[in-house]
Amino acid sequence: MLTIQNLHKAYHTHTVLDQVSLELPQGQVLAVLGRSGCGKTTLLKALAGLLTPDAGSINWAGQSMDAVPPREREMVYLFQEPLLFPHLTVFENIAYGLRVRKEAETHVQQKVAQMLQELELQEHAQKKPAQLSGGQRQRVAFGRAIIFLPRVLLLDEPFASLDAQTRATMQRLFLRLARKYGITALFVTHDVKESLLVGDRFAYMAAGKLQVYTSREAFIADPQTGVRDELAFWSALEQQTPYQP
Ligand SMILES: Nc1ncnc2c1ncn2[C@@H]1O[C@H](COP(=O)(O)OP(=O)(O)OP(=O)(O)O)[C@@H](O)[C@H]1O
Repeated sequence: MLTIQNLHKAYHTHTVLDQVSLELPQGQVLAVLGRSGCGKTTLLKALAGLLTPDAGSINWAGQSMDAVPPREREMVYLFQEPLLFPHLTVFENIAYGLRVRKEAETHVQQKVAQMLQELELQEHAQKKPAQLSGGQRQRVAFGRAIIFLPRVLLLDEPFASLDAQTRATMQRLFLRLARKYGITALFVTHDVKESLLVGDRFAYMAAGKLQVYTSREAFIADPQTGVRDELAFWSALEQQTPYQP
């Protein structure tokens, strides 16, 4: 269980995280919907240990993460633009975390080969990141992040820069692997449909405040999320009836 209590962060007089609290059981995905600038990235960075909050606490399985350095936290941040080692091959990029942990080389070979298969990247194993498309690079980054089963995966609009078709493929891949590996994740997005697709639980962020919902229905029903309105829009388009705003 990930437990966040009263997390607070301000830049001068500008409050960016305002008493953020949440509980997320292991193996669940929390979809966090919010507009640009509401504080989503700041929240993920605080969890990953990439910035220090002014107040509040972060716990994993009852253990405080507050003083744990980023590398040992195992709360892995996946950026919109995948950060890969440009001089390493796809295989070496995915193997990186396992080799840092000094896992046996036979074990590394086996695990990476399996991950390449799951990501459908076998034929690209010996390529460098510059030889891949954006979607392929994001798959490598995803595989590298989940191969050593982090405590929490922090996804910051990971598929936002992909075309609609690649994005849908990645969303399905994420769902399949998240279930298979029992991944606990915060999935930040400004895309309503993506939030509904990936989330087991739902939250909405506005002006540094995080509203966590008790159910999917409560998330959809809250007018501030705009979810119901957007669903009505898509439904009208699909049925070719005039949209009533
Ligand atoms: N280092 C900083 N110094 C000052 N203000 C900052 C800093 N980092 C972020 N902010 C401000 O904090 C607010 C929240 O930023 P954050 O990056 O968390 O938003 P976001 O919800 O992730 O937005 P986006 O969807 O555009 O990435 C913004 O108003 C931003 O300008």
